[in-house]
Amino acid sequence: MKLPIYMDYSATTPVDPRVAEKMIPYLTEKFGNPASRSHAFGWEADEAVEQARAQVAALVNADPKEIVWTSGATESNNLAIKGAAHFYQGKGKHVVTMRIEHKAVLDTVRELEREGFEATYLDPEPSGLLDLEKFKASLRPDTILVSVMLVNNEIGVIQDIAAIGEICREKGILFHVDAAQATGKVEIDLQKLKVDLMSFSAHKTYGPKGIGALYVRRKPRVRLEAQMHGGGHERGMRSGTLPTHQIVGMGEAFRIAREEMTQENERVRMLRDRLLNGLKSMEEVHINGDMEHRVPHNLNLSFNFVEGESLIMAIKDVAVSSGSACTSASLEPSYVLRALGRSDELAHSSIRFSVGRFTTVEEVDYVIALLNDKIGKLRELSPLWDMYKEGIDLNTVQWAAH
Ligand SMILES: Cc1ncc(COP(=O)(O)O)c(C=O)c1O
Ligand code: FES
Repeated sequence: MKLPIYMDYSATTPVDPRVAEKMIPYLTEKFGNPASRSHAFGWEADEAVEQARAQVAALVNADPKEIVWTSGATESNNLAIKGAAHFYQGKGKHVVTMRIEHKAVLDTVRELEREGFEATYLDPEPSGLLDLEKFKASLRPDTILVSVMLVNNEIGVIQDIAAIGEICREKGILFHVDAAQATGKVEIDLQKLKVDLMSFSAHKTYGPKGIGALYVRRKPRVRLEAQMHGGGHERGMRSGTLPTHQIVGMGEAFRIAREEMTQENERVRMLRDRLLNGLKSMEEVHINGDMEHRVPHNLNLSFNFVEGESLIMAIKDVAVSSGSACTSASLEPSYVLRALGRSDELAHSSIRFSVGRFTTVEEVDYVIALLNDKIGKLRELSPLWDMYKEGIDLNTVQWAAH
């Protein structure tokens, strides 16, 4: 077994070798510009782009004409939210989203607020799920757009997009869904779902980084104000020469996802559950987020009485993500875990494990043994752990001011 072990598939995935192989000819001999309509080099590239568009559309049961290429889910979220808000601002200026959205949604909505829009940020239930009654109550006559993610990147919780979509459609409100973490893990049927805009990224689903797509519904038709101006590519919605090799990679990655999703999810769930069982036998291990409505590859745990920073250092041969502030650019512990009502202490001691296509049972067992050992040792050094073991109620202890 090779170290370090990768268990951070929600951050990004390796490019599947089958995907890389499909991309290479478009970096070498098939280098044409898909917008060149007058010669064979252009036609060849255009054909590859359209095949990939059909592959992406097929995974989510959409029409290929509804797929717009972007540089990733960040750009898709920007285009969807700003593009729709700007186009439809004559109808109203209110936007609804959730506090646990990815920054690419939250910061875009904040930007709209700076422009004069109003926004409501809904808190999830402690499970991470959106309460539909609270959601309905947040809608106003001037609400023009709702943005709720399908799968949360930190806790893997799956929102009830079908129900939210019904409510939005009934009220004539546009519905955007960030599905960056969902492709290849959750069935998505855009013929059935009442979703108007949906963001995708290739690199979370074994495709290359720097390529994504936005689904823009045609029936009923959704319009967007372009955020990138230029040659009028992608039906005027997103100008810029298309990166053929990246697009081909995303198409192949999504084709594989469609074909292998069912079996892969079964295998990955088995690995995740094995990991959970091996870790939850320790005391004071808390699961963050609902386990039932959750993608099969994600596990987010808080190890009480262990400082996140020390734990990450102690398991540095294992690549995972931490909810502690010291491992991120921000100074706050995970805002997602805080929104679930977790204390700062538990948010600090949280770790996101995400397994995937190339994870092995051997790796899972190694991580279980390593964590049991390291957490035991770290707790031995913790005076709080001693007090807890002695049965002292820590809430009654008078702490020195500092
Ligand atoms: C839920 C979610 N939305 C958006 C993004 C951003 O995607 P991209 O890296 O393609 O810009 C990510 C990736 O971190 C994500 O997890
Ligand atoms: S563990 Fe380092 S900031 Fe919380």
